[in-house]
Amino acid sequence: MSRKLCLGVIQMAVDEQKANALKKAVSNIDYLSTKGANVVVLPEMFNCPYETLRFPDYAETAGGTSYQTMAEAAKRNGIYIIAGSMPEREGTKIYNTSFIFGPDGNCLGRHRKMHLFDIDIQNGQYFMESETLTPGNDVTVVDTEFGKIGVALCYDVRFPELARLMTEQGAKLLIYPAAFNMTTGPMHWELLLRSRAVDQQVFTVGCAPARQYDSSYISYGNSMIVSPWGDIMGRLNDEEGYLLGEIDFEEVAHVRTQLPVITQLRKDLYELKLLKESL
Ligand SMILES: NC(=O)CCC(=O)C(=O)O
Repeated sequence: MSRKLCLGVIQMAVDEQKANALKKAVSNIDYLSTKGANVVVLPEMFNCPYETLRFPDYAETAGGTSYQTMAEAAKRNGIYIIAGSMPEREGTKIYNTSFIFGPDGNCLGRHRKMHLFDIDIQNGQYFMESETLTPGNDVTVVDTEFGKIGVALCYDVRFPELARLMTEQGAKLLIYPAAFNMTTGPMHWELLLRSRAVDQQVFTVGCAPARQYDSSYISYGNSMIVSPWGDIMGRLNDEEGYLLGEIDFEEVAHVRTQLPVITQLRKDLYELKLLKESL
């Protein structure tokens, strides 16, 4: 019998001053820990404005200040932290990276955004992450005392293949730190999170920055937690705030027993294969 997990989702506004962003993230983490959260999630690029040309200035290597601050917050509170994402520098490359820390402060895993957000919507959102970022190649699933958690970033949610690969590695909760925008957010954000929950029969979570109309990229907000049935268990609007949700991994088995699509996959006819990792 697995223990239930209390999940905290932080929807915070971007602060251009990295030190302020870190301070705000830590005070929210500390607070949600006092409320009983075992796992806390931050938004995509929580320590940096979401602007491609500024990623190089804000980038840090693994082990840098932002990484250390998150590791210490995890250890001090004895909780897991999915540290949203931050620009990570390695050599000449910059990745959009989510570091995942365990209750002892150790880094359990790292997801480098696999699908870069390069879109150009007529009369709508334009964004080219590939101007400054390099995509990652690894599927990220971490083991916790509650069960396995898959982590991917924002635009990655549009790729059911990645959700399937995480699910095949045993993940029962898929967490997407994200920053959808005012063009695609109202159209697709809820639809995608609920679709991934229903097609993989897992919990899904989207954690976004709060909406700021004076920034060059306006986040849709609307952080949410979705059950394996596709129900929205909790949802924020556009402002700063937090969600606390109870995740019972037993519910995944309960749904899959009644509606056994995962076992009904025709693996004799088709398969999804991971061709390479860690290029
Ligand atoms: N930060 C992102 O990857 C945004 C993804 C997004 O808005 C979308 O429509 O997809």
